Amino acid sequence: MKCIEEKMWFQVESSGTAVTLGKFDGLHRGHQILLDKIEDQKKNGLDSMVFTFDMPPSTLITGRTRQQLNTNEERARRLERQGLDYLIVYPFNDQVCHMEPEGFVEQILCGCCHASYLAVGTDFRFGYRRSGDAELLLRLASKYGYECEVVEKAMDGNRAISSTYIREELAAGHMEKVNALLGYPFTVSGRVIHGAQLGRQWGMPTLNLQPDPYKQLPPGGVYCSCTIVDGVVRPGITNIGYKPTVSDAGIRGVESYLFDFDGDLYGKDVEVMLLSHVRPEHRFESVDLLKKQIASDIAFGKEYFKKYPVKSLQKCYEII
Ligand SMILES: Cc1cc2nc3c(=O)[nH]c(=O)nc-3n(C[C@H](O)[C@H](O)[C@H](O)COP(=O)(O)O)c2cc1C
Ligand SMILES: Nc1ncnc2c1ncn2[C@@H]1O[C@H](COP(=O)(O)OP(=O)(O)O)[C@@H](O)[C@H]1O
Repeated sequence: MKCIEEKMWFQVESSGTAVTLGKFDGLHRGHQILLDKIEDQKKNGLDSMVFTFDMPPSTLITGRTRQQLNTNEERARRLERQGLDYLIVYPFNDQVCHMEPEGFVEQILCGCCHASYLAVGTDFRFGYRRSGDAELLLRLASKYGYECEVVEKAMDGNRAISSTYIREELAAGHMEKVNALLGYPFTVSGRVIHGAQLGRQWGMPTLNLQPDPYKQLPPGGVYCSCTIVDGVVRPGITNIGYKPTVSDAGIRGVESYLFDFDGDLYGKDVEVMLLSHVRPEHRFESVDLLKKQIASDIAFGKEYFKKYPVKSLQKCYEII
């Protein structure tokens, strides 16, 4: 996958691209329909392209930074695994904000990206004051020589699947719902760092991650999880939180104990998939009580994986 970031003017090598545009936060089941459309255009000799901005447009306009379902790195990794040819992360500056919609189509989509095919959702907006929409893209198609498809939203019952909907479910800790809406397990990625080295002394070593500050996490607590280490999906149990029983540092971390695994993971990049909420994090009166509770969490987790074997998740990782 070629990634073109932060450049206002460029020329892709491809002579024709199939482009979908948007923020793609979460790369959920609705986004997947658009991605399938552009991948499908490979049969017509086009290269697939996702065109996105380097930050949520709402950030520049409102000055607020909202946490995201996936970090830009996570989004790029998933798109690359799906076989995308081009990822454009376009700068979202004042000049771009003030661009008239037709200028954007002519100069950027056609001029820089060589778009021959566009797929967008029904509510897609672009250009100055969001004045460009799907209808305009359809109207300009023959003038600029591209084909345009406007795709209906994927639904969950009578609610459209959206990043906002998934963020709400994530904030409530409904991992089964989140994962059903995403179409794959919600994943936190990061590099394994050193903790206080208490876990090993307790016979339960735990890998620690410091998640990206812009990554939205579910509520603190214990989750059945699978962790991808060197391409292998390993079942385990994860705590998200501050470890209030043993620490007053006030740093929120993600920490996983992998079942039936032994090995040195420090410095490795891993991905923790959160599958099911078990309980909230507590401050225990003693370390002994915490250890007893963790032993019972581990037993619960092992039972969970008897019901939901990891095999299906390995498959899911491979298609991510
Ligand atoms: C399944 C699981 C549940 C946990 N639950 C809690 C908890 O409720 N409260 C808490 O203070 N720490 C909790 N922890 C964090 C432990 O305090 C932590 O694993 C231990 O201090 C070892 O940390 P270390 O990796 O820094 O050595 C939990 C950890 C795991 C793996
Ligand atoms: N089953 C396992 N689950 C998680 N980490 C493991 C496991 N076996 C070995 N490890 C290794 O042990 C480290 C955790 O040991 P621990 O004593 O909890 O130290 P720390 O506090 O630095 O995380 C992990 O970072 C990893 O390298």
